[in-house]
Amino acid sequence: MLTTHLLGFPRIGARRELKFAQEAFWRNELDEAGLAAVGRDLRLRHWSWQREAGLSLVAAGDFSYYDHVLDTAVLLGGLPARFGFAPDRLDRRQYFELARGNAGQPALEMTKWFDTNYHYLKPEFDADSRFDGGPDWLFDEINEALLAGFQVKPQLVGPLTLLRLARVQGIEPLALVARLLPAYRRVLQRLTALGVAWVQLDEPILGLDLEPEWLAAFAPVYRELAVAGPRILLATYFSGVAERAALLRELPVAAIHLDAVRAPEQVEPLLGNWPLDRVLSLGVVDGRNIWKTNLDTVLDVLEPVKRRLGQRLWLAPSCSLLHVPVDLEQEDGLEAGLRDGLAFARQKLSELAILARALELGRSVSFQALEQQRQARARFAHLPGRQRADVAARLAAAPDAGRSAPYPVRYAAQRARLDLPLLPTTTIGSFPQTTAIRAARGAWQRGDLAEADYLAAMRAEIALAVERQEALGLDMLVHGEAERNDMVEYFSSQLDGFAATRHGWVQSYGSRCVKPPLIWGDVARPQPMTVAWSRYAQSLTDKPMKGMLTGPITLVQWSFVRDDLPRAVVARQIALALRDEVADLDRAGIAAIQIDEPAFREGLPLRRADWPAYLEWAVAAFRLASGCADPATQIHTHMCYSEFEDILPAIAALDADVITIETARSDMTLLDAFAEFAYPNEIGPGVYDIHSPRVPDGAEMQRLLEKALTVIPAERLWVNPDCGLKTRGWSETEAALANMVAAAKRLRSRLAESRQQDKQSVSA
Ligand SMILES: CN1c2c(nc(N)[nH]c2=O)NC[C@@H]1CNc1ccc(C(=O)N[C@@H](CCC(=O)N[C@@H](CCC(=O)N[C@@H](CCC(=O)O)C(=O)O)C(=O)O)C(=O)O)cc1
Ligand SMILES: N[C@@H](CCS)C(=O)O
Ligand SMILES: [Zn+2]
Repeated sequence: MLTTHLLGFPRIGARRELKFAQEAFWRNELDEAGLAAVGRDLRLRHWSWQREAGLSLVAAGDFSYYDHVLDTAVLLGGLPARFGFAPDRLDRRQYFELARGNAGQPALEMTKWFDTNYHYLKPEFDADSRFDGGPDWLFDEINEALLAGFQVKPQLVGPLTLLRLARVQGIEPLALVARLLPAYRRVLQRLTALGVAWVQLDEPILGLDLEPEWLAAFAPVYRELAVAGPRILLATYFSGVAERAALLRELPVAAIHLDAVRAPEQVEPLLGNWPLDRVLSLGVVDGRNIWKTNLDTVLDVLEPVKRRLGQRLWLAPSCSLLHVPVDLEQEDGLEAGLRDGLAFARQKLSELAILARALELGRSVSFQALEQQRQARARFAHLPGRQRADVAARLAAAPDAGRSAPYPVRYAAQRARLDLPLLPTTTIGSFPQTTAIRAARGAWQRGDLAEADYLAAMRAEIALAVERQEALGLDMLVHGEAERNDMVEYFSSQLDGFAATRHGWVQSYGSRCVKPPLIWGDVARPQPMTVAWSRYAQSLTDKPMKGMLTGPITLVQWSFVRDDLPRAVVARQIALALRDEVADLDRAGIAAIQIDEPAFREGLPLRRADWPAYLEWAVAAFRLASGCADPATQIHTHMCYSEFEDILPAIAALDADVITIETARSDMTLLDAFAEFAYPNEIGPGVYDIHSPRVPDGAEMQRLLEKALTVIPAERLWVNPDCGLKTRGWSETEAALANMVAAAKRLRSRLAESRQQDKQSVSA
């Protein structure tokens, strides 16, 4: 039978067992043995599922107690010296300190894994980095699999991807190759000694725009690695590598994996000259989405490839299944027609098995399985609500224009309406999502708390948040988002065309998970979503209350999006629904409305050549959502993960009146780019990092603001944290915001004084 395998399985567990074990361990309620037992159970369960589905090889090294990029660095012994840990004697608590920081050291920086909503930890390397080996955790896991009778294919982040993703200081990253390679070789030799036949090295950077020196590094690196160890499967994913055909041919690896879902067009050109001794692993089942595979179409592609390659064709999902929920079996709340369209990680394993059997023995032998899949997909395709004439008609008639007045006119109207001081202070939207809030929501969802009581509890939380903000002296308030489980899921539960799962959790980072909604049908807003909450919050204060919406790009990016329509069209449908909400908030007298777009940057395609098309529709969607606001209504947007120096023209084209961005961790350096580009509207650069419980002092924030004032005129500068405060506790939140408000006030009076002096010297 054809070889079937996978590039990784979700590690959190179908019921987030890993999350609960991690958090219990961090609270000292579970010991190391208890945590290890949960990990072992999860691995054995996932390996059993892979074997039951008929996969030839099961994945190892995909499990992680926090992050797999950190794990590869740890395995090699490449730890930052600042922690003072001995790599080969690293224990589990120290491992978590690398990931989460400790009293003396901040954590490794966390950043987005390519264009996904998964965050990895950036290894830190420098001129003194040594890679003399770390703990034996991976080898122990392999032994565990072998003892349980599984044929295992371990996986590691490949050396060039590891270097490219790391923070490397004081030395050219590629200069570290010579030190890294012996470490990788030692690992490969140990795998051989364990009897491992295949190892997977992930090199997804091959699908990025790479400088010539990085491309040139691949052949020598893999020549060195091919000699000593198991056969290497080099895995690429998330984008195509066809233009690197010559380089790939040269690599002395035994197998290459291609993502045939994201980049199906690469298969034919690469196949043209495929070396006779090499395996081609084709990723034909989508690892980034949850729709059932169209097996007929995939077989049409695979049959000729199988005729050419025979057993040298392997089948796999397109990338690791880390990005999809674990098991559809436990979703008992979904309507039948929708369920018919879905395959989660476990179901994707079965799809691979059907494909392999149909390829090997012919479609007629697999007739029943193929027919079942066909019928289920057809039922889903014809579900009422998939195509709506009213949505299509509205979309066709949608305006293209943005706001009705240019920014300078709006600026004057908004200042007159809002009566804000210079350097106005605000926050990004969420306040602590306390255990009490989540428990109340849990009880309401289980039917243990009446809806009226749940709503009253949330209103009380909002009143508390307003009271605390007034006491702190903030200038523009927020309602705190207590009523929202998640900024995406909350809107999805109120929009037609979206569906929520009950257990469809996907790891976002560490123990934090999200439940991405499914966008399965045409999107429309049946009724206002946030207006009552905003109106209530505004009724509690004389200060302006920001309305709070999640933007169209973020709703698309953090959901599982239907694959029968371009994302641009789905984003436009969502934008129209949000436009109605903006209009309703405007009518309700809400004077400022924030439309969050934290995923705007993440949505950028991996290759620069594809950027303009994305930016065009993404900007248009935001302008469609926000454009109907009255000129005197202030539109805010917020973006964290702010590596957007390259896309400032697009950010300016959004034409939000105010943008709040994450800048504290980078010491405001991003603002130089805003200044250089002469960004025209108002900016709130984050003055403190919300990712840690540490309370920054006022002087630190004042210094950052002074730095900001050197490039942004005071009239256009806002004062706010980097991002929302939902993961923080109230005590640290209040302390940090008090310092922030005090810093803003000090600077405000200093500015007023110096302006007074300037006036006096002019009149003298
Ligand atoms: C801003 N970020 C977000 C991203 N993606 C999103 N979709 N949303 C985001 O906010 N991406 C980038 C960043 C950083 N990422 C995250 C991701 C996740 C969290 C986080 O805190 N997640 C929570 C789960 C949040 C949630 O949905 N809560 C629900 C359900 C809570 C729950 O677990 N309930 C229990 C029952 C509780 C009880 O009965 O007592 C249960 O279902 O078993 C809610 O509030 O209702 C997490 O815990 O992982 C943060 C940043
Ligand atoms: N309004 C959201 C934005 C997060 S990116 C919040 O404050 O949590
Ligand atoms: Zn944010």
